[in-house]
Amino acid sequence: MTPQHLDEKIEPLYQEVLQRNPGETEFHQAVREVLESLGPVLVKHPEYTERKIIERICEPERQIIFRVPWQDDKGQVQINRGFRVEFNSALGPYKGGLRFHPSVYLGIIKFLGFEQIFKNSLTGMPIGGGKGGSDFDPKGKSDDEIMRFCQSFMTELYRHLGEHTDVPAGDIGVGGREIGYLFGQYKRITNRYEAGVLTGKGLHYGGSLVRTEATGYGATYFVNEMLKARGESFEGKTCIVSGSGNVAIYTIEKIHELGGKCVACSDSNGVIYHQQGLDLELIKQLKEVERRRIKDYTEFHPDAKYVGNGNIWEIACQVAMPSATQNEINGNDAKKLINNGCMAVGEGANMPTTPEGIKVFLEAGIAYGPGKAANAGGVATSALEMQQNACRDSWSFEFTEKKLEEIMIGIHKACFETAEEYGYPGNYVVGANIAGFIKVANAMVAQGLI
Ligand SMILES: NC(=O)c1ccc[n+]([C@@H]2O[C@H](COP(=O)([O-])OP(=O)(O)OC[C@H]3O[C@@H](n4cnc5c(N)ncnc54)[C@H](O)[C@@H]3O)[C@@H](O)[C@H]2O)c1
Repeated sequence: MTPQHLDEKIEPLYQEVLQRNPGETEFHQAVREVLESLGPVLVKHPEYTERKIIERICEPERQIIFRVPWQDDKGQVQINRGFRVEFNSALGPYKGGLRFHPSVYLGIIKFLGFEQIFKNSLTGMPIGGGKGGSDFDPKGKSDDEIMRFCQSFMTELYRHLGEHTDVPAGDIGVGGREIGYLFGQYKRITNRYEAGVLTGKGLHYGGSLVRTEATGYGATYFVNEMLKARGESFEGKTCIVSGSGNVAIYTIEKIHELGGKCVACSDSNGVIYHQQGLDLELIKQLKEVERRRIKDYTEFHPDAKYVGNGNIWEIACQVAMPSATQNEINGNDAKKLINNGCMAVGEGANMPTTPEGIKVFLEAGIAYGPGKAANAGGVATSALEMQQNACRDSWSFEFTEKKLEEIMIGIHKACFETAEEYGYPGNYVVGANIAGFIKVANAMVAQGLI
């Protein structure tokens, strides 16, 4: 069902990636996962080998690392590190989010930027791949501190951005508030109201309806398509969603709309289990408005159970949608999910399943939708935001959501059909990697040796 090994022509290329990027384990993992799918592509396309497309695609076009000094509320000077990796612009301006989290280092940004190339290609929109962020920890910071940090971050980054050059968005730790501060500083420095330079903006200054919901809604549409392909639906299914941030919240919302029942979610401290179904309005209030911990859910629902440092994947479900962070499902977690009757996994988060976990899912033959396909609805809607900014228009919620749904159905179709064409029916990993890669590779061949 799956290659899970490197073709003999590709193995030396992977070894070179390891040597050239020492210590960047997440980047190695993301590269290996794509390269494992590409053996049969090189057989059909010898021009990719001649033009060294794989070697070029694994080397970012540009990597920017910078100092971000800022002052906290006590007047103390703080220093963080900022990153922007402009990975590949074959299909359009670099596009990808900014992550603010203490775990951020170059290897995390490069894994995210690398995946973004293929994800953006799958959307069918004209966007290249990039990613950025900082090791800044927004947890516990005041609004003023967040603003000062964002202003300092943008004071360096602005020179590398532009609506036709590089267009960042949000990711972990970067939501509407941060995008607002970043946009304000960009506008101030450049003296340009260039709405298309950032996406995820507020609705009153150039944002798009559905962008907030897009990644979660899109991931749920993708799982719905995988279920349909097996004659199934969300109706009556018990689901679990890890995380309780932007992606998790709107995944839960769409699951409920499609007739599923979501019984568990989490944050980095612990897990909430609520057998009768999660109270989403409460989660929105706790997380989006009051920025509290998920533990507080039990204050309002004493019949729910909170487990500090718990493992959400031990809870029985038919559909699991990891929506927190990378490598949150290991091989053992995957086995537990399968043994408890899980039939579909859709990744809202980026690379949430370890290679061992992926192997378990593929060998069990369940519907497994990898992040670069399943969570592409967020960046696709960012591209819709750019379209609206370019023609100074704003579309209705219904119109934009319809477009998102069509894009997700299209991504599912491309992955499904490509997997079949290359002899791995039902394997969305192979389908996503090959379909995403070929478009970028063809554009790189056409654009010459740059
Ligand atoms: N926001 C988007 O549009 C978008 C698009 C595609 C993919 N993603 C991916 O989705 C995932 C979630 O992003 P988000 O935008 O919802 O971020 P967010 O900051 O809104 O929420 C992140 C959630 O994950 C939890 N979390 C973070 N680190 C954790 C850890 N180490 N252990 C356990 N829980 C942890 C947090 O507590 C929070 O509930 C990330 O992998 C991100 O790259 C986001």
